[in-house]
Amino acid sequence: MIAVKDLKKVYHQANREIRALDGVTLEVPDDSVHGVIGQSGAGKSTLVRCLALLDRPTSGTVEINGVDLAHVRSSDLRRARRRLGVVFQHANLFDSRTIADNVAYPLELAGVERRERAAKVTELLGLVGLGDAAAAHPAQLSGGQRQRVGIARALATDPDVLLCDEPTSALDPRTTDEILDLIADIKARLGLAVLVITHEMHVVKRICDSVSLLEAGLVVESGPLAGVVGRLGGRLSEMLLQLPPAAPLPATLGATLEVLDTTQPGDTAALTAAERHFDADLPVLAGTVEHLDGTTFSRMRVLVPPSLDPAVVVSHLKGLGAESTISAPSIDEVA
Ligand SMILES: Nc1ncnc2c1ncn2[C@@H]1O[C@H](COP(=O)(O)OP(=O)(O)OP(=O)(O)O)[C@@H](O)[C@H]1O
Repeated sequence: MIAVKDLKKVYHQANREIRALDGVTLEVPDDSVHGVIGQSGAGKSTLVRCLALLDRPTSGTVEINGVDLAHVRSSDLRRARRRLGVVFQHANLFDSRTIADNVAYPLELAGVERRERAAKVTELLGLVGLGDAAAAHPAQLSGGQRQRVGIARALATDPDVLLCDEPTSALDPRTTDEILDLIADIKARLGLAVLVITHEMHVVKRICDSVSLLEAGLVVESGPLAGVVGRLGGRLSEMLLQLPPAAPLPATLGATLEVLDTTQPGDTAALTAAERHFDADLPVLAGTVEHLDGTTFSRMRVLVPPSLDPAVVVSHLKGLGAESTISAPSIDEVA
């Protein structure tokens, strides 16, 4: 379990205060993956550095299973770091060492004796699907395989939590999915609390149980995946269920609605039912469907013909279980 409370990191630069983290609070239970997403400059790297004990926070706590690691004495830092496995964007392997020796490195630092090290390395390489690559060197491996080595190395000291900093940003889409599935599999097998820093919505959708949006050093939205996606108009909902930008429509065509439908698809879907009720077409101008956490989310931009009052359609859709709002202004209103 990771519990971050009111974490602050202030940098001072030429008489200027930079509040890279301005009071971040979040929790990651065991056996779950929490995603932190944010744009460049939001504070993601600072958060990882503070959590990985590579940098000291200005204030706040970072508890791993109830023990605050943010304030351990410098002499205890190395031991405290063993409780955290860290996976970076690039595995940064030693080119001159074999794969087995790369994975063994943290065990050497921890003073684990040779035979125990060898057994642990064999177990870890098996866990990440590289059982037959022990004697190879990093240059002989693909990017995805190198990242598997990075994950095995992060797990070498039996950490309580796994921190992943943009773990798939340097990989192609197929390899990305393989690595994400491996992280999810390891989480389930070892019951780890996993925190993934990413700017990719795909990562959140594929493996995260919960997610936080970081902005200017603050968590501005957070919650279980299905909860944040189902919040019509929410920032995370819009990011995770993206629609293309709307071209303004002439007002004569009608009004547009943003609809979020979580009733299951099929002929009972709210939109189809509303079309029947009003005996009118409600054309979908843009739409996206995601299956997340056992729920199907359909976000649509829908045209309401001038013959219907959009507010009445909104209210009817609500009765059918779909949230909606009157959205884009028509071109006449813009003018
Ligand atoms: N060592 C430092 N000294 C001064 N300012 C810093 C330092 N490190 C980060 N910052 C500032 O803190 C803020 C957060 O930076 P950070 O690198 O954590 O963001 P990020 O979300 O990781 O961005 P990116 O995705 O581009 O890496 C930025 O305004 C950055 O300029």
